[in-house]
Amino acid sequence: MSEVNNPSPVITIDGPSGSGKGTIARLLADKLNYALLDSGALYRLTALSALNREADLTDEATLTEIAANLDIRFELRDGEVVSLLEGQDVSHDIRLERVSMAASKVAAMPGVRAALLQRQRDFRQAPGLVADGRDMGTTVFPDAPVKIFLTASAEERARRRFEQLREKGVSVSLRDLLEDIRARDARDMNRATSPLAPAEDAVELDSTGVDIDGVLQIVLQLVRDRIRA
Ligand SMILES: Nc1ncnc2c1ncn2[C@@H]1O[C@H](COP(=O)(O)OP(=O)(O)OP(=O)(O)O)[C@@H](O)[C@H]1O
Ligand SMILES: Nc1ccn([C@H]2C[C@H](O)[C@@H](COP(=O)(O)O)O2)c(=O)n1
Repeated sequence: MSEVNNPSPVITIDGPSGSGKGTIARLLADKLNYALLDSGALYRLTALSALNREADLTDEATLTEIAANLDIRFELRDGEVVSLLEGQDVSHDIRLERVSMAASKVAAMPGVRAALLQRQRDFRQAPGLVADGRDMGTTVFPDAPVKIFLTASAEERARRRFEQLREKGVSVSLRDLLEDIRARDARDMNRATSPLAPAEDAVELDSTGVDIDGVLQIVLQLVRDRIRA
């Protein structure tokens, strides 16, 4: 059967910031030998490119142009995904707080989202794809056979981020992180285009109090039930 009639399966993992999407998506892709799409990285790269050009972050036409013409590549180096913007390794820079904030703003622009849509769909390949983001199951891969909406309480997500930053030697206040998470949730959930929301056919999974391996086992069972039955 042709690839058109029988496209490679996609497992979508959507959810709010800090719910563990990226962690679970990476582990799952490794386990299944699937390709991986970190769609948030595309919004972060758009934001970084805009910041580098000192573009006006409220100017949708300029940001759409930047998104449409992004010169980016992802490479696997020593088991880690490296993000290249115009040939430069920006894997560290795209995770900086000022880039996170800018990414959340550019991601609210319909023009930017439209400009990045096909680029995301192009990640689909055999034997399958794990795609993590906010609208993977609703907009980018509506035909995905497995859709997961991963959540955790805002307090738990702030604690996870706090630990993550502490391990990196970054000192932040838990209260500020919680406020930041709530602000990003509100922006992601309330934007007009592709707001953060579970697809109708998504399985909602609350990971509060469930460790990483526990979440992975639940997701693997879902995959076995729906794809590998
Ligand atoms: N079930 C879990 N229990 C405890 N810690 C977890 C769990 N899942 C993920 N974490 C930790 O929480 C932190 C955030 O996880 P991760 O980056 O995967 O979240 P995310 O949803 O991809 O966030 P973002 O959308 O902001 O990129 C990481 O330090 C990760 O190790
Ligand atoms: N499919 C997506 C992926 C990400 N975003 C937004 C959400 C965040 O504000 C920003 C960075 O994402 P992260 O790396 O933290 O997952 O991009 C989105 O709107 N849609």
